[in-house]
Amino acid sequence: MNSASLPLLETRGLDFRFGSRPILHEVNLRVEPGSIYGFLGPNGAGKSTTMRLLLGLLRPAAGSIHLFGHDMARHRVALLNRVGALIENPSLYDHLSGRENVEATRRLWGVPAHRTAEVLALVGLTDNAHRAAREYSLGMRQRLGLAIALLSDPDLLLLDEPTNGLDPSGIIEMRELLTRLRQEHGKTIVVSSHLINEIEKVATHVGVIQQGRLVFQGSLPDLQRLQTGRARLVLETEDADRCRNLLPRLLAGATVPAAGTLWLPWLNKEHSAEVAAALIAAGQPLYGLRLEQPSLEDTFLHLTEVKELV
Ligand SMILES: Nc1ncnc2c1ncn2[C@@H]1O[C@H](COP(=O)(O)OP(=O)(O)OP(=O)(O)O)[C@@H](O)[C@H]1O
Repeated sequence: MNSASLPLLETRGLDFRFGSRPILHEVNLRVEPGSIYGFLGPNGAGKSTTMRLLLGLLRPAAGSIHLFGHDMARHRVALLNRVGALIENPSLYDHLSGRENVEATRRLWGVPAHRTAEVLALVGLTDNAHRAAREYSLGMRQRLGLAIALLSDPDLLLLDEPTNGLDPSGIIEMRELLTRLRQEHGKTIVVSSHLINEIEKVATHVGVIQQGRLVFQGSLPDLQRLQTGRARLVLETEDADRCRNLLPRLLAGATVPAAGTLWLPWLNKEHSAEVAAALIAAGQPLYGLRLEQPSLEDTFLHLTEVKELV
């Protein structure tokens, strides 16, 4: 294995409990360098808890966290120096200007003075840096929080629901900012959300967590392939059960959601034509035939619902 394929962040068998209540089960995250990893899950799935573990704010019950190839349990302070975080809403001094807010943390951390102007420019707040934080929109506050997280020029950013509560333009600005941070500044970013539609526009990779278990992890194209794999051929006829009896081989995998409807896993268009021709040859009417492709959101919901049954 060459170094390029080593994950920048990895968790191995991460378990966590609040008191006796299990929250995370064997979570194995794998975040590649230079990726935007969308960490998706419904409310209460365990995203914030995972983020807090990654930042050393909580201690795992079992398992380990590896940052930049090193075990966090042994090198916590040195490793976390290379991580910037935005967890929910940033805590800002409302009466201070945007610039003063950045300056306050910069001095505390002993970061060189020129970084203040740099990070404000990076998040697009230069022109508003003189205004009091209390006058900022929620989107501007989030970007100011991100500016502060960027002060130490971290390699990895951990952002917990950074677009929560933002209006559409704030969401777009945040999305563009994350893309720029990855493409132009080489940052690796883990960003959590409960909205697949938002994540698919920005992420290169996706991890889906449900009730404390990782139920999917892969590239965005992997998730899209999974979606295509769930496509189905829908046939409208008169008597679906009769069709199944007449064509047992072709319709072996069919389900009958309604008396006149057949669902078949989608294979290809030649297969659709073959099924249609066979139905007609068997004397059955064909009122309609279509390909039904689930949305990425359907696939995400499917992933998160399936595990609930286990
Ligand atoms: N301090 C706590 N004590 C006990 N249980 C907690 C505590 N904090 C969170 N939990 C529980 O842990 C589980 C995971 O919560 P977590 O906040 O990590 O989920 P999440 O995916 O981030 O969802 P959300 O977006 O709603 O915050 C939830 O069932 C929650 O009720």
